[in-house]
Amino acid sequence: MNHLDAAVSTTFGQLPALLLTSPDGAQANVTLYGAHLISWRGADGRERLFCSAKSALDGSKAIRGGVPVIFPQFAERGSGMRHGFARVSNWRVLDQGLDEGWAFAVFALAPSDLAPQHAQAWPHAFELRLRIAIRANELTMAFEVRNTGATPFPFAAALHTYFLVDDVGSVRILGVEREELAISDKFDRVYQGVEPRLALVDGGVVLTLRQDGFADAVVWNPGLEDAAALADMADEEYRRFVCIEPARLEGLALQPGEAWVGEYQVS
Ligand SMILES: O=P(O)(O)OC[C@H]1O[C@@H](O)[C@H](O)[C@@H](O)[C@@H]1O
Repeated sequence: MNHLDAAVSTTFGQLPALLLTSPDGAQANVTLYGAHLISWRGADGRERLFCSAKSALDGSKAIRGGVPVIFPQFAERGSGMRHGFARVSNWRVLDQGLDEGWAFAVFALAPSDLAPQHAQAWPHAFELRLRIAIRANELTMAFEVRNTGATPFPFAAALHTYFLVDDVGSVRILGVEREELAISDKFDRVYQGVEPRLALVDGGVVLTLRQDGFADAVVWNPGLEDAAALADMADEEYRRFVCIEPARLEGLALQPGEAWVGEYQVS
């Protein structure tokens, strides 16, 4: 396998995407809209990410599933658009290829890439970079926020990961609470200052989630009632995923010339 096969242009729905394939057979599909990882299969062939059958896939609305990139605002914690503009903007591919058996790609977003209304609503000079790499049954993501301007700005960031599960009612999440966490219905909780290593247990499958730079985590599932109210989710689909999101909900403003990096690893 050569470097050219490691990252191939494709589409997902109507969206341009990049398909990453590592020499050992792991695969990931990332749309340029949102630099959104929408599918990740390990070398074992198993899909790890949920994507709703009713998700918009034409750039009219954020994708419901995969790993939405949340920036510069988390949910409605601010006066800007819900969960920020990064997930609804078209990113550029900066780099792609193979690195010691890892298939990788780096995506970038700067103010000149934004729709005018987003650039006007958040008038800061910044550059975002998201590096996604896969090998064997492992995924790494590194999210960098750089202040390229002359004034500081505050921001929030998260990788809003929708993990595909057999049945949300039987999963256990370790590391966010004192006891293991089980979810039976609607659940939406923010954990500030979490352990850097969490685990998702889904029957016999255990995923280890490591985060560095992201101090917080959010666990979310809409439950039956809220899922039914979401136009881009089928009523029963809430059973097939749980969101565990490495997040930076608060923090010091980013100074001119400085960068913040959040790393995330799933294996
Ligand atoms: O529907 P959205 O904008 O993708 O948000 C989904 C959920 O995202 C989670 O991160 C929030 O904690 C929830 O409150 C929110 O409902």
